[in-house]
Amino acid sequence: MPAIYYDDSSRNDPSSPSPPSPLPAIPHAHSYPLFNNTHDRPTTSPSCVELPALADFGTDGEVIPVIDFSQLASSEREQRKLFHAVTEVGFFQLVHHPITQEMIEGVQGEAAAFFGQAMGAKTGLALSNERGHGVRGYFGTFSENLDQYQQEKDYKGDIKEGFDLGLEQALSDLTDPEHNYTHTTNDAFASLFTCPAVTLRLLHYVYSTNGGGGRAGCGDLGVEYKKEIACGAHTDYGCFTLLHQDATGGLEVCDATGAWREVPYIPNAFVVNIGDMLQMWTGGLFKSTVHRVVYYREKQTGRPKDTDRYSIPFFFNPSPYVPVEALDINPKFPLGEGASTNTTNTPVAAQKRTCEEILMDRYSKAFGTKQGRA
Ligand SMILES: O=C(O)CCC(=O)C(=O)O
Ligand SMILES: [Fe+2]
Repeated sequence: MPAIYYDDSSRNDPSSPSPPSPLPAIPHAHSYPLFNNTHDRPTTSPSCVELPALADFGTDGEVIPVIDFSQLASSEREQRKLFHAVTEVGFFQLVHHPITQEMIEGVQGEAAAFFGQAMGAKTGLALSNERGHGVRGYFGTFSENLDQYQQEKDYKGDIKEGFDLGLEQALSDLTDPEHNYTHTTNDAFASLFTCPAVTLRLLHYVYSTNGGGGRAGCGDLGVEYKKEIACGAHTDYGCFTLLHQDATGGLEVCDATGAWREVPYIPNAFVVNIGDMLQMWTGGLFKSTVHRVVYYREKQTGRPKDTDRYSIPFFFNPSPYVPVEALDINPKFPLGEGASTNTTNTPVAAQKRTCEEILMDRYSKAFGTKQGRA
């Protein structure tokens, strides 16, 4: 049974990059090269990247734009707002979409039932990688480390446990037919997004307290966890992500000034964000933005301290074997005129890799090296 371990050996390696400056000095995602990791962080910002002014961060007074799905086909205003969201903010919330609250609650219930099982039952379905199908299975607390920029000292990894349903080429074949939610989601979104591959993930942030002074603890696991960071600061790997967070909240986005901005919980809304692959593919036109999850603040949410958090991300991508290279569609930075969005002076177009290679590279970095996957 392939156990998943978090490998923190590189963090103790003196040759690793020196720790970054403390929060909130984290640079915006735009100032990082694409597909970077903690070991090849840039020392300079790419000159071709323009950071949005704070005033541009949102419309209608919203920090994170709220887009009305039901208006998108007919309203130019909504379309403009969406364009602003994907090119300037990298994040938006989608409301009035066809996924019902009942379906969302159904999946949350399934997630709670799955994660509520004895550990043995969960590790019996441990994560494995099947070529062409991505990663499927369970991973435990601290297995994934999304603290991509090493913002956190002595970080053990994210406190979430998760279940990946793998990368499916056929949208209609995502899960068991009984799982109405994913099928309806596919039908609803397939008409809007023609992505051939989607990965559904269930996440459970283990917030059961063990007297850690109001901070998250993992008493059940015998590990005291005193960090307020539940999922480290990172950018997403793929094209774009649709995520349902629950009322616990805690998702935050890094704005152009380096300040963390809350993505407020809107009942039934999906949070949508652009990933690095789409940023690269659009020659930097679409923005992939740094985000993280913080342990919820009781005062803000009014929820009891030890309420666990369930989130349901869908990761949308092209087919695994599709080669991904930058397209010359960014009027600000046409390719060939210093358009590279990385700092290595390698033209973006020369970074041609398949979707699967890009995703697996990032995946294995986030999970460390001891997971026994190819
Ligand atoms: O759980 C969340 O709200 C965010 C998770 C996330 O950012 C991710 O899995 O990439
Ligand atoms: Fe993410």
